[in-house]
Amino acid sequence: MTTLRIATRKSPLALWQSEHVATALRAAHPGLLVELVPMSTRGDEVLDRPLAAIGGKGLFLKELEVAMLRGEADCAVHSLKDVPMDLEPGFALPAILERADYADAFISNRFEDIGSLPQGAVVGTSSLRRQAQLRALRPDLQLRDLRGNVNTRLAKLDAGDYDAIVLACAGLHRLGLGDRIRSRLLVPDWLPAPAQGAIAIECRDDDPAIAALCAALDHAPTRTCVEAERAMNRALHGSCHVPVAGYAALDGDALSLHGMVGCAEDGRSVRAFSTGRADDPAAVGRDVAEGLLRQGAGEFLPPRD
Ligand SMILES: NCc1[nH]cc(CCC(=O)O)c1CC(=O)O
Repeated sequence: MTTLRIATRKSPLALWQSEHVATALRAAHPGLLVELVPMSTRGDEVLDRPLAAIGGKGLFLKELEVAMLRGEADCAVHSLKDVPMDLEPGFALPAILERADYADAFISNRFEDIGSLPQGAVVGTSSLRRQAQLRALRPDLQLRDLRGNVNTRLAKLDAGDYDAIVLACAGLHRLGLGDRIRSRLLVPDWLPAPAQGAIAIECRDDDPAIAALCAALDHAPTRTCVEAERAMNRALHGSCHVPVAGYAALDGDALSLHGMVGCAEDGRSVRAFSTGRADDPAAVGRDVAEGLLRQGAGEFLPPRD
């Protein structure tokens, strides 16, 4: 291979993340040439409906995977929280980079935090997980859909369409927009999406040379945590259609995981917490999923077929 080609979406955040991976790969492998192959995905093109309504898993992945199958790219960079629990056959995640800020951000031009919003304030988010948590805290709020890339969403806030919006801190920091964060929404009161803040590299599972190059960027503690979060989500059959939240943390050999499943319509939710060993994150994830299901999470999950 002469040049490692990274397939990427074209949003400013996706390009930043892919550039970040390219820089890290060049640093890890002096002499390696790395270039980006920007492309558009269905998740980027359909902007008039909430993602949960478009359907299909991996809305942001498909076109990038096709490029890898056709040999037009060697790997792809994703926000891990947008990657389905089960990858398409033939693909692997050889690297999960160190997690950045895991938290969601409360953003407003007039108010400091959720508690300061006036009665009936309008908050923008299309995420069922964020809607469920907002409803639980403040049943009076009016929740409105908000799609588009990070800059588009901030522009809609600034245009006065919303009193506040919720976005991931990680994306804002990466785009140099950290000063827009009015407050961070923190565990255990507020939970992020499973794997929020973590970047993953995807490649074909039949090319060990490429996988080995990418694996130099893997961050083992982050992988352990997101494996627990994703194992919980998998056990719940979670996707962007379901308000599932989770956050795992490591303390030496001890791995802890908070999980939540809720209802975006009325804010009801169940929560579970468990700890286990860092060498078996999937067991901790399944344990929390079982705790959630015992408390009735099934009511909030779509019917299984
Ligand atoms: N769903 C879109 C998406 N996917 C990843 C991020 C932010 C970066 C990250 O969480 O790693 C965002 C934007 C947001 O939720 O505000």
